[in-house]
Amino acid sequence: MSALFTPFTLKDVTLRNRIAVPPMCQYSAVDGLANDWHLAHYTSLARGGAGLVIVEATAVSPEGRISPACLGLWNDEQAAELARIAAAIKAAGAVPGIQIAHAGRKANANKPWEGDDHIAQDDPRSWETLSPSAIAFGHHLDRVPRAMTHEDIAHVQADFAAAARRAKEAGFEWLELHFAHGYLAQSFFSVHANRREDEYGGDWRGRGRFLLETLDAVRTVWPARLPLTARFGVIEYDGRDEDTLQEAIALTKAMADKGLDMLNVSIGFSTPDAAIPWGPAFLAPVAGRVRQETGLPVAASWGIDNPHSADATVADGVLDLVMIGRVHLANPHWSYQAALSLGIDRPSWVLPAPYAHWLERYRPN
Ligand SMILES: C=C(C(=O)O)c1ccccc1
Repeated sequence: MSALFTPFTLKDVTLRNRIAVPPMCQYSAVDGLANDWHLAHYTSLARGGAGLVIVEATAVSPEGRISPACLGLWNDEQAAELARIAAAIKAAGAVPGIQIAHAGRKANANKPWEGDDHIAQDDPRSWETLSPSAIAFGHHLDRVPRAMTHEDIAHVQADFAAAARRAKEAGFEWLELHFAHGYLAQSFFSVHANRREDEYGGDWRGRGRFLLETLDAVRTVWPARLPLTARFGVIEYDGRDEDTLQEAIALTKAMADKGLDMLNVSIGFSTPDAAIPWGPAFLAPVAGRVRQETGLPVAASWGIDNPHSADATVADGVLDLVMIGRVHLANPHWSYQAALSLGIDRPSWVLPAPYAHWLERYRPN
C-alpha cells in the first residue's frame, strides 16, 4: 500500500491523497482578476489527480501584489472570478485551496521574465512598498520601503481578514497565509528586514507579533471546520539557521495555540545572500523536525519530484502532505505517473473517469 495515496483529513476536509499542488504565481492577471489562463491552469492541475490544489499568492490589497499581474482578493469582482476556479478544482475531485498574501518590500516588481526587479518609481505602474523597517531586500529588489506605522499594520491585518472572508464566500475550503519567501509577514519575523524598536520588533515574540495578530484576525472569519494553514520560512540558510529554526518553532507553537491547523514549511528568502543547499527533498528533514517539535501536521516542497521519495516522506512520518510544485507544470498528471510507479491498484482512476476508462482499456496484460 502506498502512503502517498492514502486520504488525509484535517478538520472537516478530507483529501483523496497526500499530493498537494503548492501556490505558484502565474503573473497573468489584469487588475487582480483571474481569467481563462487561471481557469485552465488550475482545472488541469486538479484533473491530474492531486488531493489539494492551492491557488497562487493572491494579494489582500493592490499594493500587496508582487507584480501588477498578480491575482487579488480585495474586491467582490475578483472573488466572483476566483469562485469559478474553486468550483472547477472541486469538480475535478481536488480540494480547492488559496494562499492570501502581501508582498511587502518585494512588491511592485516586474514579472520574473521581464526583469524581476522593482518597477521604476517614475513608471505609472509604480506604487509605494511597505515593510517593518526602511530596509531594502537588495540586489534586483533594491527599493527602500516605507517603515509601517501602527495604522498601516492594522489596515493590512484587516485586509487579510477581508480576503479570508471573500475566500470562504468564493467556495475555497483550505486557506494558506503567506508567511514565507521574504514577503511582508516573513519580513516582520526576519532579523534581516525587521529592526523595529516597538512591540513589533526585538525578540522572536516581537517579530512574530504581526503574524500572530494576522492569524487572529483571519481566524475570526475563517470557519473553524475548515483548515487554516500558513506557508512559513523557518530557515534562511544565512549562517544562523539553528537560531532561526528554534525561534520559528517557538512561533509556530504560539500560532498553533491561536488556531493554526497545519504548517507548509518553507524558506525565508529574506536575504539575497542565502546559501540554499538545493537538492532532492532537501527541506523535508527540516519540516520533519518542525512536525516533531510542534506536534502540528506539516507539508513541504522544494525538489520533491520522485514518487518513491515523496511516498517515503509520508510513510516515515516526516511529512503529512507533499507539495509537488514545478514538476506539475511540466506534467499536470504527475499523480497518475506516481500511481503507476508506486504500483497502486487501478492507477488510471487517479484521473477523472473520461480519461481513466480509456487508459484502463486496451492495455497489454
Ligand atoms: C513567487 C513566489 C511566491 O509566491 O511565494 C516565490 C518567491 C520566491 C521563491 C519561491 C516562490
